[in-house]
Amino acid sequence: MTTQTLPAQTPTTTGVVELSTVSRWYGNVVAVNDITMSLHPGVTGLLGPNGAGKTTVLHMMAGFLSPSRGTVTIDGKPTWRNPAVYRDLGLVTERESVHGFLTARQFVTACAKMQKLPDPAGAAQRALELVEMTAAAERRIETFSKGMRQRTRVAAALVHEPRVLLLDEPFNGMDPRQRMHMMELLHRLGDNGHTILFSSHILEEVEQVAGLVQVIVAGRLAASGDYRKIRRLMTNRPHVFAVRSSDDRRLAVALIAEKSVAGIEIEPNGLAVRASDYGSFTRALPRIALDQGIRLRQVVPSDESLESVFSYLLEG
Ligand SMILES: Nc1ncnc2c1ncn2[C@@H]1O[C@H](COP(=O)(O)OP(=O)(O)OP(=O)(O)O)[C@@H](O)[C@H]1O
Repeated sequence: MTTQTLPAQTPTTTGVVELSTVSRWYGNVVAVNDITMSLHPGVTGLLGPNGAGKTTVLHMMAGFLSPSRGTVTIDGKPTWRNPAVYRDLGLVTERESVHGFLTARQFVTACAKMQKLPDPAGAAQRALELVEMTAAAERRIETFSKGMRQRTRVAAALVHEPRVLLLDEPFNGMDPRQRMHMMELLHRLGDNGHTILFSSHILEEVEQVAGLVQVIVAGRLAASGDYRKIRRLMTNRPHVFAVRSSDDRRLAVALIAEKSVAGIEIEPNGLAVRASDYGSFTRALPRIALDQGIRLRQVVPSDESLESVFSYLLEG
């Protein structure tokens, strides 16, 4: 298995966060396999399907988990069992574990006290301002929308003004408006010089926020670089389309001559067409059908799931 590592856009200088040949296993399960990556100020997306190892990577960065092999450092200092480093990072976990009866201000202030900050109330106020939650700060968290709860959790993670912010699937369960709001917030923090890493299994989500993307699949770094290059890697690749038409057999015969078609199978419910190039095939198909007087009823890429895209990236 080879990894398609794209020429990263990041400078070659040492990153704020560095993973060097990091692996992590749980018993027989290898969750993270020999990952080396650098994070720099700005927003980076950690993209991967479920179970890829994203949470494990974030938890090792945050010092919650020890690497089984390799090192995870922030500014050159190992994160594992290093409380001094925790002052410089904030983690927003995937699962919520916040008492709903607290107001946003009480919760963020409690976090400031836990960090032993000299002025917890002032720090909470600044963090709530940053995430634009001051207007609702006296309301109980259980009355909030998902987006408001997430922003409150971000405020809590930022209350001690860390330079590094890690977020595990921060957009999960949000509606489009809440998602937009969270994206603006991450953009703003990135522009302010924070080093931000957020995980997601949705490419569209990642490319709207992050300039750089690290793709992990089955515990390995499958690709890294500018999101446009990642997208190109994903689209300029073989695709299988499920095609139904008014005359599948005749369409199959006509498609055999098309150079972007690598293979066709006639199935009970239509054709499975393997196209060597997504763009050329989707342009050629309507033309061929029209020439043949065949009506297209359905054209669906049947392997659009991220899993298949990722396995392609890993096949190299
Ligand atoms: N405590 C654990 N014990 C055993 N296996 C674990 C443990 N935590 C994670 N794993 C396994 O390690 C692999 C990576 O899990 P991880 O949670 O890091 O992935 P993920 O990309 O965050 O996925 P998801 O988005 O589904 O949480 C998975 O196969 C998972 O089942």
